[in-house]
Amino acid sequence: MCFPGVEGQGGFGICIEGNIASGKTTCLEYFSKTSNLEVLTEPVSKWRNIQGHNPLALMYQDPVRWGLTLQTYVQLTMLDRHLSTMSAPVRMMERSIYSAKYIFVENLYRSGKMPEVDFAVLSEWFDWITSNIDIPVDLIVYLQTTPQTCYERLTQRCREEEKVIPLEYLETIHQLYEDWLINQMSFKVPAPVLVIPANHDLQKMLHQYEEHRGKILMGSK
Ligand SMILES: Nc1ncnc2c1ncn2[C@@H]1O[C@H](COP(=O)(O)OP(=O)(O)O)[C@@H](O)[C@H]1O
Ligand SMILES: O=c1ccn([C@H]2C[C@H](O)[C@@H](COP(=O)(O)O)O2)c(=O)[nH]1
Repeated sequence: MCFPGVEGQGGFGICIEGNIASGKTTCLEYFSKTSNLEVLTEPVSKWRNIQGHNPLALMYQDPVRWGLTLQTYVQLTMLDRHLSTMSAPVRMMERSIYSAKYIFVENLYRSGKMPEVDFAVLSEWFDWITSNIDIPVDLIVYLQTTPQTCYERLTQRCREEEKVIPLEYLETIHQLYEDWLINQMSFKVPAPVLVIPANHDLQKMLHQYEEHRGKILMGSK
């Protein structure tokens, strides 16, 4: 069984990856003004409110109890994003079903905050999805930051659920991203990776996005 995704629709799919508060949404906002390009942000509002419940907040309060709940829903909503019908020939989306598994589920498990049975259930779901469904990713853009920069931006953004996040959490997420996308020694990387240094101020970042516009969108031509 194989279901067609964006590739089946003849489109070009770009995933913007990076640590929490690295600037992914800001990057997407910038590119959203480009014609013939659609932007899909992470479905965070769904993770904060499913039928009146807030699995994101619950996970930060008690990851052992709620990690599986959140990550099951993240996996579903990311799959839904990947498979949704394209409204333009190029799609730029925030994160992916891959980073949900390789970064966030992996972190919960390795840190002892996800019971082995929960990890096994999520892993079997993930393996089934990725071997039976075509998840279309043509390019990964990695916004590479230091954990300290993300900590400052996260503090400034002040999302209620994330007030409990310490710098050490961002350091761990950072290392998982580096091992996956830079050192390429942890998990299979599903597409070529373009690394953009992202510690700079907003003006310099927008300048860099303009410089990289060709490289990012080139593959779509
Ligand atoms: N280059 C930058 N310099 C300073 N602040 C930034 C920069 N990019 C984004 N921000 C701010 O940092 C916070 C997190 O950015 P955001 O784009 O929401 O990150 P992400 O989507 O990766 O979590 C927001 O308050 C945003 O306005
Ligand atoms: O699989 C996932 C993906 C994201 N999260 C958390 C991390 C953040 O608190 C929010 C959204 O991330 P941003 O980087 O600000 O977009 O969701 C998670 O726990 N699991």
